[in-house]
This record gives sequence, C-alpha cells and structure tokens, in this order.
Amino acid sequence: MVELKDIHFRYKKGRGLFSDLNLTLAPGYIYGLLGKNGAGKSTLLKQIAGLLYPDSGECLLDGYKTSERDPKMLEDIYVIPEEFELPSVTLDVYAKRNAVFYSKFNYDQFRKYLQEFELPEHMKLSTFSYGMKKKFLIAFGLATNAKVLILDEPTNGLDIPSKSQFRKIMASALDETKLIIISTHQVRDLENLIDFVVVLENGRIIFNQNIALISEKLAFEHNLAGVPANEILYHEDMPGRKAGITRNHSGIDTRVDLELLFNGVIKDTKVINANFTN
Ligand SMILES: Nc1ncnc2c1ncn2[C@@H]1O[C@H](COP(=O)(O)OP(=O)(O)OP(=O)(O)O)[C@@H](O)[C@H]1O
Repeated sequence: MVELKDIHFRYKKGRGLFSDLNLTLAPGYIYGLLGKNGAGKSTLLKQIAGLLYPDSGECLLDGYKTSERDPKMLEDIYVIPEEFELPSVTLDVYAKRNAVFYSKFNYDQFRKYLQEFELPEHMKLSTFSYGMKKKFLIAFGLATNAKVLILDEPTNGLDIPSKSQFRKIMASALDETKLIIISTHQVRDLENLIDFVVVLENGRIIFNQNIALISEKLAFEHNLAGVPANEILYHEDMPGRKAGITRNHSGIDTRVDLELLFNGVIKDTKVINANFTN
C-alpha cells in the first residue's frame, strides 16, 4: 500500500507544486496517472519512489517512508523512467548484474517476458532500438517482483503489436501483492488495462475513480445525436457529429473512452465528479 499524506512540495527554483496532496494506492490494482504537460505526474512518481522528498508530509510504502530509501524497501520499488541509458552488455549480463538488488527477482519470469516481447537474450543492449530497450526494462522490472512498479510513458516507442503485448503482459503480471502505476499521455494504450483513473492538474488530484464505477455511472457516446442536452455532461465537436459523456441510465456497464473522460475531467471537473458523490 502506498500512502501520500499531506504532501507539500516545491522545486527550489519553482512555485509550490503540491499542497496538501493525499493519495492512497492499494495493491492488486493498476493505476493510470493522467495529466497535461507540467501537471506534476513525474514529480509525483519521484515522490512515491523516494527520489524527491516532500517539504512536509510523508510518502509511505507499507508504513515505511520512501524518502528514507532503506535498501530493503528499495527492492520493492522499480521505476521505468521515460528516458534512460543502458550499458553496452547483453541482456543476460545486465540481468545478472542488477538482479542482485532484488531478492524476489525471478529468471524464469524474466525469460518468459523476453520471449513474449520477442527480445533475443544474447544480444547487446546497445544494439537495441529505443522500443526494444523499453520492452527489456519492462521485462526486467516485472521480473523483480517489486511491490510497486512505476512506469512513465511505457508505451512510447512501442510498435502496435508490442502495445498489445504490453497490455497482455502487464495484466498477467499483476497479483494481489503488487501495484502498478502507469503515467502516460497515450491514454488509448491504457484501455482495458487500468483499474483506476487518477487525474492530476496543477499539482492537485482532481479525479480518482475506479474504472468499474466510471462505466456504471457514465456513458461514452461517439454520436450524441438525439441525446437531450440536459443529459450531456461533456461534449466535443467532431467532423459531422458530437461525441461526449452522458449519465449512464442503461443499467449496463459501458466501455470507458479514456480520452473523452480525460478531456471531460479537465474541462468540466465538477460536473463529472458530481456523478460520484454517493
Ligand atoms: N527540476 C525542476 N526544477 C524546477 N521546476 C521543475 C523541475 N522539474 C519539473 N518542474 C516543474 O514542475 C512542474 C511539474 O513538472 P512534472 O515534470 O512533474 O510534470 P509532468 O506532469 O510529468 O509533465 P509532462 O507530462 O510534460 O512530462 C512543471 O511546472 C515543471 O516546470
């Protein structure tokens, strides 16, 4: 369990970013962290990983402050940043050198993920494309069996088949002991994968809901023709039609369109949140 309690934070050369930020993330779920450029997503992920310290408040992993960076706790947090550098060694050499930091590292799982991503084990990482390197880090990160896996823009650079492999692998790797946080602008890549949508705006969490509840409460329409105006919570003009979000009165769970949801939350935060008050 990750708990951020009353976090205040500002960069030395910046204005205050987080003020009284509170967030609880439970194991067994995949969280999608969404927000516009500069909303504070990377900073929030760094706070969780203990790479940045709050000015006040605390970030806890199972009750331990992540800012203390206790080695025992660090083996339970694995971060795949958006930008990274990898040494010029083969995959298996990299794994042997780095797996020692993770007591739950599982080589069988690692090889299975490499196979699923179609990555050759005996090639040098320096000969890999950006997308291949990213897939390698995802395979390594999952094989650490860390309790918290943080991925910043994981699908950047992945080709179309790799994106569906990614979704499949992430879903199968999740169990009740792990929590996964994925921050991305590629919201479509998270569809059918995440359990919670967390939206950050100017350092504030403006939306945090379970996907199942979202699909129960809201309906996502690609064509709003014939829908009474008072039923429409948010709309976008598309060529020849309007798409948008309405209340879901059908009693049937709808497919959540994350792009519409995100745009709706950013533009009409109160209107969207009003549907989740009871
Ligand atoms: N090292 C830094 N020093 C000062 N300000 C910073 C620093 N890093 C980030 N910021 C500022 O903090 C705010 C949040 O940045 P952050 O990188 O967390 O946003 P983000 O949501 O991850 O953005 P993006 O989607 O563009 O990656 C921005 O206003 C940014 O300018």
